[in-house]
Amino acid sequence: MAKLSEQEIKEMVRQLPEGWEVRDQKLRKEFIFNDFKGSVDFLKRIQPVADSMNHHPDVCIYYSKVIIELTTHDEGGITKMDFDLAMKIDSLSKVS
Ligand SMILES: C[C@H](O)[C@H](O)[C@H]1CNC2=NC(N)=NC(=O)C2=N1
Repeated sequence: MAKLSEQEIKEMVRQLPEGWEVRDQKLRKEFIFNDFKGSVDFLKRIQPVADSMNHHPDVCIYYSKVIIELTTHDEGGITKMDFDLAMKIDSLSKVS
């Protein structure tokens, strides 16, 4: 899947839910949960979805904060796959 241009990325970021930004050529969002279990459970919900898409986020967990970064490593930049995964991850953050 081809790398998107800066202009395409700018337009598509506006259509994502609140909180997503582009930093260092990755889509990025911080999610806050109640505690470490909330963070880990979020990651557990992401894993089957990422595997089924064969597209995986870069993830950092800091206790109750999860930083998700999305880029297409094979292409060296952001592709539509990253936007598709961003939408799915965002909806998974809202499951209690
Ligand atoms: C071999 C495997 O299919 C590839 O390395 C996949 C796996 N998951 C991936 N995830 C992401 N985010 N980018 C990739 O380029 C990528 N490539």
